[in-house]
Amino acid sequence: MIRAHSIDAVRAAEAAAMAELPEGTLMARAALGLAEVAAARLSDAGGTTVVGLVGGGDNGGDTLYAVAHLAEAGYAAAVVLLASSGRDGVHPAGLAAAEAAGVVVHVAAGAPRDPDSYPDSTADVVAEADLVLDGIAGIGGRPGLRPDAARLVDAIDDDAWVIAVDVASGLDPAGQAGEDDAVWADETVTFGTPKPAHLLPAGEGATGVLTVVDIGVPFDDVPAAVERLTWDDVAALWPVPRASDDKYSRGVLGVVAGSEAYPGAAVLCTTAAAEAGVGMIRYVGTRTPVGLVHHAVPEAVVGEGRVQAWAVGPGLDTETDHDDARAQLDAARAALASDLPAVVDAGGLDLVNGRRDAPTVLTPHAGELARLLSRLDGSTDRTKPAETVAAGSDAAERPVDRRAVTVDEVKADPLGHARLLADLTGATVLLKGSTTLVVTDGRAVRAQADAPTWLATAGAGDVLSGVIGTLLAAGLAPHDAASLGALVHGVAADRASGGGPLRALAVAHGIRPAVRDLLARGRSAPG
Ligand SMILES: NC(=O)C1=CN([C@@H]2O[C@H](COP(=O)(O)OP(=O)(O)OC[C@H]3O[C@@H](n4cnc5c(N)ncnc54)[C@H](OP(=O)(O)O)[C@@H]3O)[C@@H](O)[C@H]2O)[C@@H](O)CC1
Ligand SMILES: Nc1ncnc2c1ncn2[C@@H]1O[C@H](COP(=O)(O)OP(=O)(O)O)[C@@H](O)[C@H]1O
Ligand SMILES: [K+]
Repeated sequence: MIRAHSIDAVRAAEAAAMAELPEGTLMARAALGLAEVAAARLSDAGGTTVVGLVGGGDNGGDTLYAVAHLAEAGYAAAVVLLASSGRDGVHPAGLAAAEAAGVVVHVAAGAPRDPDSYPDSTADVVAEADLVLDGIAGIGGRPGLRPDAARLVDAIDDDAWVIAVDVASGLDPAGQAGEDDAVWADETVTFGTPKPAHLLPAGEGATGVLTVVDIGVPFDDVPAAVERLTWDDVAALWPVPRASDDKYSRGVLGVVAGSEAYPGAAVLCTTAAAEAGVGMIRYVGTRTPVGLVHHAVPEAVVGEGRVQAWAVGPGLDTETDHDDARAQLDAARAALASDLPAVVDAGGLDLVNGRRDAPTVLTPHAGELARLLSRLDGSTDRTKPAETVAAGSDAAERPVDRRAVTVDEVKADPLGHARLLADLTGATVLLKGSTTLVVTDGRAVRAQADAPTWLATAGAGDVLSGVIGTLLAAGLAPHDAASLGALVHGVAADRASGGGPLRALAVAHGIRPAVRDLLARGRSAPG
């Protein structure tokens, strides 16, 4: 498991460690680790020139010392001090070490906030670098880049290797605010532990490859803010049948999915459950999907009966008034009203009206989350004044405080909105995307990024429901079922894609070999 810690927790742990150590020890360790990574990258690429961008905080201090090490190792080394920091505004001992090592020091001229006032040539210095160290800001950074920093970042050559020191500058270190205006790093070298921005959707793209340097600050006993399951976690969590098991004890999954309008969803969901090794599937649907499921998943039993968990909603048509479909919708509502674990997706989300007492995983994409929050009145945003809009024909008499949540708002703050739905429903919320978030009240958020972008294809979500349903039926808690399901779904997709196009059915068929190999990996892992 990869664990990231909140900025407050990092500062507290570092302060506690510093209290026991001579001043500057942690920065010296950070800078040495950073310089070693940078030297390895330069050597791999045959590069000779390194430039550090230096801001006024300790992140700039790390960078000054690291560039000093690289100059001592024989690289052509320079630093550009930001106009807003200047010679007097950067880490003094770091600057002295850099100068003593022969680093060429440039100070960017001009007013920090006025791009028209930049007459100097420091951008040309940056453009010459084979490797750039971004030491503008780290965990003390605010989202976005000031113009004096943005100008230098824009000058970086496309072929240069960009290492963000600790956190890519311009990111919100806590990973909440967006990343439009950040350094887009090839690699981030962070110290002690990952930070939330490294794992969350708002920061992950700008972070690049993440390398963690040990600076001797222990984090094992510090509660994480964000977690990510890795391949090595699968064997410990995946339900493997024991000799005493039978198909019932392993877990029967009831699937209420597919419709005359969207029959394929039933095939994808049940196929995924069968591939994930469910004990048994009971399928509830209308004529066309029943025929398809019979054909594609002969293992499935059609009709209601005892189950250990439900998968409700993929391809479910909640608008229809066809008799057959009404019976299916009744089964879906009964499943949601039951005290059994359930994963609820797509059409099933339209049937969610609040809290369920049983273990529940809701799996919306951004659009479904916006719709659900608007309907459940989570739209009364706690941070903004609610707009008063008309409610029905007698609106003039009955104004209500209601503001629809938009998809753009969800995309701008996916974690905040997923948390809001988890608060409103008490459920585990899995928000789909290139980084999939799993939010459960009282647990560290899990952020899984295992899938290729090819997975953004119709039906992929139906497959995910089948996997998560299988894990719930086997008795996993919602937080683990959702995050483990997302991991295995992503790995299956990655293997089925092999770098090329993907269809959802291939992802479903990729689950069995993916789980087999992940379990084998666990058996061969040391310890
Ligand atoms: N704690 C420890 O023990 C250890 C800490 N370590 C290191 O210290 C780092 C934290 O250092 P920190 O607290 O000094 O803050 P830091 O990240 O340099 O940011 C402040 C500077 O950024 C600037 N700035 C901010 N936003 C900006 C923007 N949008 N655009 C442009 N500039 C912006 C801001 O400028 P200002 O706005 O104040 O003028 C100020 O100059 C941490 O990430 C790690 O690298 C390691 O040495 C290991 C031991
Ligand atoms: N850009 C992306 N990169 C990787 N995976 C993605 C991306 N966009 C979406 N996904 C994944 O693809 C799946 C799409 O599911 P969903 O939107 O429910 O599709 P459908 O409803 O058609 O089944 C989810 O697992 C989601 O996490
Ligand atoms: K940085």
